[in-house]
Amino acid sequence: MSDITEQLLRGTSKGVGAKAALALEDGTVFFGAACGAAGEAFGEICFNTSLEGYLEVISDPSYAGQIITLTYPQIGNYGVNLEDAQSGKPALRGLVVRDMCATPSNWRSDMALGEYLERNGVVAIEGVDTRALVRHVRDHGAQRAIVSTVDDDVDSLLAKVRASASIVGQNLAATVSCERPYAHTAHDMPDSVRFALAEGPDARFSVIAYDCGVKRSILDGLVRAGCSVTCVPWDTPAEDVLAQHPDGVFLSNGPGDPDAVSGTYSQVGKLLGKVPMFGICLGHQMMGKAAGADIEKLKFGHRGGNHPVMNLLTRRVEITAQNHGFGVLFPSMGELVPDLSGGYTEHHDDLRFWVRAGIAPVVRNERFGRIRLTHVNLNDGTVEGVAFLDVPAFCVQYHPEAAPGPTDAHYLFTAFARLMEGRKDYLDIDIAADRLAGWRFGAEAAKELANA
Ligand SMILES: NC(=O)CC[C@H](N)C(=O)O
Repeated sequence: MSDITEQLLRGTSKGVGAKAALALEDGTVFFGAACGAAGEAFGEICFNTSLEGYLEVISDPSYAGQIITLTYPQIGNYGVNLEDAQSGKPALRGLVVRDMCATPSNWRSDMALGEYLERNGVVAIEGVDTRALVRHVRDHGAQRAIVSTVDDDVDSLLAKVRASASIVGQNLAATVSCERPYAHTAHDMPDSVRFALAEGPDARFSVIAYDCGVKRSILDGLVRAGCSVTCVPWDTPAEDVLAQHPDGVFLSNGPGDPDAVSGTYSQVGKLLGKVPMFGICLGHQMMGKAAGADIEKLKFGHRGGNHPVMNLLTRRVEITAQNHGFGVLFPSMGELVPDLSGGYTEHHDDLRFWVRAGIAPVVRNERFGRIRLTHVNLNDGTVEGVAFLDVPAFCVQYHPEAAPGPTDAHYLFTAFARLMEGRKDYLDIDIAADRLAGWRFGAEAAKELANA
């Protein structure tokens, strides 16, 4: 039997030779072949179900402390284009794939993904039955894991993974934030993004963004909505921010356990009510923490490009990109206000209750007044967004910038601009019409690129 036939019969063309291993703390072990940097890495095992956009996922700083499994079976086939990266350097600990493509084909490709991982010191394994792995994580929950290209002894791997640190309690935002303030304007966008920006947009708003590990596409989304952005470190004092008299403050995405990021949420508590605010993902959790909310750890998190979210204000479903393992508990934000909650006084942990009732309920928060539930995850009934009614602030748990993912929720950047204009109806937007606002596509943009 030829090698190829033997490999086909085994159902895998990789993993022969057991050059790399992945071990979970509950004793589950997979063998495969190294396809990134050599070495050993520890982190929380999680999975992302996006069909494309592997580079954007790998370079998203929110993955610090994690080992990502990509469920799409072949990864790397269009290579790596550095203009698409979401940060200067990937922060994830390790990568698990079924099949790593060594011969990418794409005119925009700078290098193969394996080379990018190797250059950036990311340990990666291929040849793993990722379907079996993901089903295991879904059934048994997220847990600590090790990827190793230097050790294939099961007892030794398990001893090491069981001695490693848990992601719970770690402030990882501090590890991926910036050291000093920096600006992000249209000039800081990669050419491939800037050329698709509509004429203008005038930078009408000066925005300070807390950088807890911000994705570049989020900053691009703010620029598209007319913001000139200054990013500041994760623990910048509120007084320093207010001294610059910004039109708005943005709270970025970021990795790890939100309970451990008190250096940010303690400042958010001092900013809410003083300046219009918008938060995404960790930024949403920071606003929740500032309002005294409890945080839960999700069993295996939400990571992918097709999570259905009901916007309770418009009753429309948005298909969203997500990446989070923790969540805010809406009932912990305050008592329901019956007049604004359809007469209901009792909380429901599964927020799909409100989807069925057709109501966007409101709680009274001890510190910041009334807060409305605006978005609910339809898969598991967790909170996806809230709007403060007595202070100018709103936030979402999911990723309106997508990158990768659908553009359904781009309107939230427009909403932030409208909030900074002082509009009460800032969230009342025709989502479909706004999807491409601020961008231009097609012949016009192509002509300019050709003339550049
Ligand atoms: N993308 C993010 O901002 C992630 C938020 C947080 N670290 C979580 O896992 O829930």
